[in-house]
Amino acid sequence: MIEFSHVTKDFRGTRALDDVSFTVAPGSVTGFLGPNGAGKSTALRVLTGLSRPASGSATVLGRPYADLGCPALLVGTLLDAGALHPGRTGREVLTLGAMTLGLPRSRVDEVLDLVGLTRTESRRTAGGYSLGMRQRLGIGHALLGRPRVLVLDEPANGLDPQGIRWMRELLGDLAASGCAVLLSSHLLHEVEQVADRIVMIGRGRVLADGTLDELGRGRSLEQTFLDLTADADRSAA
Ligand SMILES: Nc1ncnc2c1ncn2[C@@H]1O[C@H](COP(=O)(O)OP(=O)(O)OP(=O)(O)O)[C@@H](O)[C@H]1O
Repeated sequence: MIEFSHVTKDFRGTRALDDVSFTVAPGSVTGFLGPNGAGKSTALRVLTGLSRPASGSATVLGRPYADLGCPALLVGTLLDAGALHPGRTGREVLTLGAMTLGLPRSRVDEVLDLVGLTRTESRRTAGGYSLGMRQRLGIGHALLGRPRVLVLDEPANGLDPQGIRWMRELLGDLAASGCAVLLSSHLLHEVEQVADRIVMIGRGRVLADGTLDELGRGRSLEQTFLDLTADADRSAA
């Protein structure tokens, strides 16, 4: 379970998050949508303890991320697939992660199979990976500890059509097994396929929070997105 409660965050005069409150329940995929600069990454950074809110609180499984003890066993995160060490092989990245979490090395091969990286690919350095391969490796790293909560920032970027279908099925399976998934993305069609709830933000404020049916009322997710963000821009003008 993820809970944002009245979170506000400023950067030198810019209000990046403005009284943001929403929850993500176990067994669900929540799509976290908003235009460029809306505050999605900032919210995910606050959630994972990388950034401190000016006020309000963000908790995972009832506690701030930093108080979780060994958070990566409970919360899988992929915030920047480009942040992988370019000189390490995919296998080394996962092995180091597994060792840090006290997991058996056999978990590395399980995760490679789960994310569809071959043994040959796993022996290449991550610096030579395509964006899609980096995303798969980053998702694998997030899943090492079999977390109950998954926080993914733009995980579908760079994935080919097979990769996108794979991710859709993976997230659906994880939610079906009780995982709470928060997924930020600009790929509205994909989010429409995989998410059962949507939280939309614009200019740091929650614009909508509900199921696709509740938000759309017959409109596509894209049209709902365009309508709500245009309304937010008009109110701010
Ligand atoms: N480190 C920072 N210093 C100053 N301003 C920042 C910083 N990080 C984010 N911001 C500002 O906060 C606001 C929200 O940015 P954020 O990156 O969270 O948006 P986003 O919804 O993730 O955007 P995108 O879809 O483009 O990734 C923007 O106005 C951005 O310029």
